[in-house]
Amino acid sequence: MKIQLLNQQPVFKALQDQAVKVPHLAELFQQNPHRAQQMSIESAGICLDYSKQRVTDQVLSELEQLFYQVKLPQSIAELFSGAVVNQSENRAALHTQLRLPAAQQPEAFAVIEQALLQMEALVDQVQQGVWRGFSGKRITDVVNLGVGGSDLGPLMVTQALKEYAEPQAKALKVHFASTIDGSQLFDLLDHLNPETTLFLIASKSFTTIDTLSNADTVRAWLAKACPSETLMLRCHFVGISASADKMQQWGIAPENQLPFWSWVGGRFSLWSTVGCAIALDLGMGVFRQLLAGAYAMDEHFRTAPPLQNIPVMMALLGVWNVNVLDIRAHAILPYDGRLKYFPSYLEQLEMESNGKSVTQSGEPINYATCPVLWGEIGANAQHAFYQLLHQGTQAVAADFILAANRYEASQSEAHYEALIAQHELNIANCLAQSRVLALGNAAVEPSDNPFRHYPGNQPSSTLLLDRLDASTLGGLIACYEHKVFTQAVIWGINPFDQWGVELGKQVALQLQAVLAGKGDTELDSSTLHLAAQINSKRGRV
Ligand SMILES: O=P(O)(O)OC[C@H]1O[C@H](O)[C@H](O)[C@@H](O)[C@@H]1O
Repeated sequence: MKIQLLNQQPVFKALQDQAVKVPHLAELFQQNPHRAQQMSIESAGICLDYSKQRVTDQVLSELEQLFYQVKLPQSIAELFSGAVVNQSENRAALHTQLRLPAAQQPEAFAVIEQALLQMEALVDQVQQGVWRGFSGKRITDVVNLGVGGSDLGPLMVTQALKEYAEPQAKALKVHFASTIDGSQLFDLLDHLNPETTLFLIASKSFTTIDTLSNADTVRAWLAKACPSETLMLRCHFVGISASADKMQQWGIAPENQLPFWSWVGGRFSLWSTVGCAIALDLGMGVFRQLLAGAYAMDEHFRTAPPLQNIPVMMALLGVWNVNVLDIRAHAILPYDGRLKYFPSYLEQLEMESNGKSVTQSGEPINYATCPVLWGEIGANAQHAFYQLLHQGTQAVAADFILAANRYEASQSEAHYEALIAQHELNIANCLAQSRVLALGNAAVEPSDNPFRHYPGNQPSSTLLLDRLDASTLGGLIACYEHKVFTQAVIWGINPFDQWGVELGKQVALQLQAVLAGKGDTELDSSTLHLAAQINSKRGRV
């Protein structure tokens, strides 16, 4: 199938013509005092305020036309229907099916609830102390071994929702180890007890060397303490994968295998049994609320008209920034310490999905796709990279993420009043920064001092949550997933494959052989020289 390119869409030229006509954000706000009321959308406890984006009514109407010209309604319907939307791998991408309430699941997807119930039973056994280590002691620590989509989602969610942990989950400590160099394990194994630690090996493919090398290290560590291999495998390892065969080969006991399916993309998998670490750390109830929050956003995405649709608007504004205003950098700025790992999660979701330069059907693209996306807790980043946002030469778009409510006043602890005051301070900083980015000096006063000149006109959106909880976090994640999909359709690319990461894996194998003195030496001189230097520094000439 020939994909129509974005710059061949009839409305694209009209959009480009608008670029020079849009006034500075300061002027846009002056022209229309109701801009913010008109440019905000609310659904499922999340409000998107996009009034600080450099758009006019004309631009919005053309972006709406673009939505229909690229046939997004059909694409969205296809995504939800299980059509093959990932053509290079000939697969559906049915992460939305995972959060459909059980009562609405068709028979063909009964496996989803079955897998969740299996996971729930396992979580229960561990949390209640029924599941025991090889010596009969109860499990105190769980380590999730995974990387990329098998790590970032659960890591981010557990960090974000710690305060909502159900009572039975509180006794358990959940850790994450992902790095191929074993650094995290090195620290963890130092203080963990092999008798009371359970390892989750999470890997969709169960072939990822990063995860399997961590699993092998742990296996060696446990084998030293545990008298029986069968006991060790039965009491200390759970496998989470779409490949039952590979789990079996590694030695995961059949009853310890949590399945998911090839039609769940790795970076969209936290809703599947990959969420086991979430359920262990926070409770199954919290995990189900996360699913429910995502489902509410799925419904909003599926049914709301484009200009009242939060993920669609985020996508259209992103395309406007990247392809018309030529803004190739996007900062994710949560004003909430609990969302520490949210930017890294989105780095994978957005850049691995849409960092592509060929269409779904393999033709080259001659326009920009995914911007460079990075981020940090906003208030901390103010003391780090905001200088560039305010006065650098690089145009940057930004998402500010903020929860209106934090630290419930009903809490009677003495320090809560002080914490509520801190939250107020945090809100003030968030609002101040998006205001200064948009308006520049016009936010306060003009200045002749070049060092105090703030040009402004850096576009941003603010995602305001009623409060950060399992439901709104589920919705927020789903929102970005759908934004990514919508943009992929507009750009004509496949957001569900990741061929770009394969070559590096292949070359790493070559390099392993070279380092061991076995490989052929037909390498570039830089790599060869580095390898020789490394071997020499390690006394392995
Ligand atoms: O879950 P796994 O199969 O172990 O994959 C883990 C990760 O590694 C791969 O290289 C991909 O780039 C990611 O999309 C994936 O999430």
